[in-house]
Amino acid sequence: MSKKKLYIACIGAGYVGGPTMSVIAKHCPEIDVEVVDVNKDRINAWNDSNLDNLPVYEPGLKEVIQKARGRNLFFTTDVKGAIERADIIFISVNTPTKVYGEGKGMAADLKYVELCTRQIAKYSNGDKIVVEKSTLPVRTAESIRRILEAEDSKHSFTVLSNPEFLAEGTAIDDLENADRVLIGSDETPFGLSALEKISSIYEHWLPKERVLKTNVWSSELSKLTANAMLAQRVSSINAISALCEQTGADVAEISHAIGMDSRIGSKFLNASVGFGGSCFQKDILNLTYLCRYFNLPEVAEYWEQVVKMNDYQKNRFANNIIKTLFNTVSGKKISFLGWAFKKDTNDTRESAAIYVADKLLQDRAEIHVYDPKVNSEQVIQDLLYLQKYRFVNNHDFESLPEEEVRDLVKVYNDPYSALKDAHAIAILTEWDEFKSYNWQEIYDNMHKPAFVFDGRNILTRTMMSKIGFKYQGIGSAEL
Ligand SMILES: NC(=O)C1=CN([C@@H]2O[C@H](COP(=O)(O)OP(=O)(O)OC[C@H]3O[C@@H](n4cnc5c(N)ncnc54)[C@H](O)[C@@H]3O)[C@@H](O)[C@H]2O)C=CC1
Ligand SMILES: O=C(O)[C@H]1O[C@H](OP(=O)(O)OP(=O)(O)OC[C@H]2O[C@@H](n3ccc(=O)[nH]c3=O)[C@H](O)[C@@H]2O)[C@H](O)[C@@H](O)[C@@H]1O
Repeated sequence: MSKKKLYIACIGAGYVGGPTMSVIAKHCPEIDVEVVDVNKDRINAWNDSNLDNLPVYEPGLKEVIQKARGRNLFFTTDVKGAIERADIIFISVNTPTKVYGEGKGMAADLKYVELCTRQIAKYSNGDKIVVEKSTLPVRTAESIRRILEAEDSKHSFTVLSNPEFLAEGTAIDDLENADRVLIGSDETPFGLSALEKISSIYEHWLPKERVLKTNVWSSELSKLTANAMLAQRVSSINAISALCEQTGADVAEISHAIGMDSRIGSKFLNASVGFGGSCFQKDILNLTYLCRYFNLPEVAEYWEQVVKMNDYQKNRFANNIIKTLFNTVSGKKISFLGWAFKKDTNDTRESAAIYVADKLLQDRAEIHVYDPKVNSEQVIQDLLYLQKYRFVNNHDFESLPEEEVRDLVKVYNDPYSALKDAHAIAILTEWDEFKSYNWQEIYDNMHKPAFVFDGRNILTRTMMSKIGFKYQGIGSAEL
């Protein structure tokens, strides 16, 4: 008898679901992988014959899609059908910070997870393995199990945790060469057998030793802890950057010096305008909320400080621009190089650029933006969204009417037009192309003094000063 074909469904075709399932499909041609989403436009974009229109920009993604799509990788809005066909269902939906009600501004909003769990319960026509791929508060698997069991007792559901550690901009490489894959299961025969099934998928391309097996709660909490520790390193070095600027020490030299200590390690020590991305802030706020829930206020405060330090860094950067430009940026042209939260992605969620622009708009600056992968409407929508849900940052900020935002913020397809006649340039993302611009030409076309605020330390003071710029990086100052 021939072996039954394995079917995987993944609910959520976003930055995680799309790339993760594509890599699984690429390496497991004998498994059919269906990625489903309620967002029709997103699914259409995943199915677009022009691979430049994929909804997620990631180096190497196009090639993977080209290989697997239509063979054993499918993108669809047919949630019901995908659940029916699947043996294994990954939940990879968004888990943003709640913007309403209990836990507003802190807790993870699990409404999308709950909704798709109910869909799984409703449409399942047999036993299913349900895998948490989304980042979730510790003990969520218990709630998922309870919902599944309450809605349907005819079928058995095994719930596992398999958090994702990819970083945007390097997602394909992170998936292809993962440091480790983490799978949490309970110790029942069903749990252990499901764990082996999921492990065998990853073993198609990763050595067995890299697949770590833990209990479900450790797996869920490892994900929040990993993000908290990574973000904490960035906030720690950013805190030191402020001290460097007052003392003549150089934060890059400090990072290098301490990073050579193998106990500290050299990664994640780049001082910056502040971390962004959809996860660091939300996951730490979620961790903080959980600690308060479990009556651990000191632990909550410890982690919350990482986010506060990040807010401080973004604010400090914006305030420094205002102060240096003679205490007002009103009516001045401030050009932004970069809007994405890091290079090599089109994702702008929680990007430091949004916060810096928001602060400068309070003073009615004109913001002129160039980012190689971000379009005009995204920039405007990011600013309007922040104005609507500004809880973590200053509550006393003014929300500008949409027409005024559209009037003050302009987005360009070409960097030189964005930079022409600027009073100051702020570098918000570390795109490589910024380094190779003709900085002499840019200087010649700017108002003088020509200020550059390098929020990513990608240019060098010596080169910029030689041209004539008034250059300020993060964590170093000419005293
Ligand atoms: N973005 C990243 O780099 C990483 C994200 N994560 C975690 O992975 C999860 C997903 O993140 P992203 O992919 O960035 O989110 P995303 O927002 O890009 O994608 C989520 C998708 O789920 C869809 N969706 C929501 N509810 C649905 C439902 N009931 N049925 C069908 N589709 C539904 C949405 O329409 C959306 O397209 C989050 O928990 C996040 O914390 C983990 C590691 C890395
Ligand atoms: O859960 C998630 O979403 C993911 O969050 C991060 O990945 P990501 O946010 O995509 O990108 P990072 O490379 O971690 O950068 C996050 C932010 O920190 C900033 N950063 C990073 C490193 C550094 O040294 N300095 C610094 O300012 C980046 O510019 C960026 O704004 C983690 O690195 C991933 O392991 C995790 O899976």
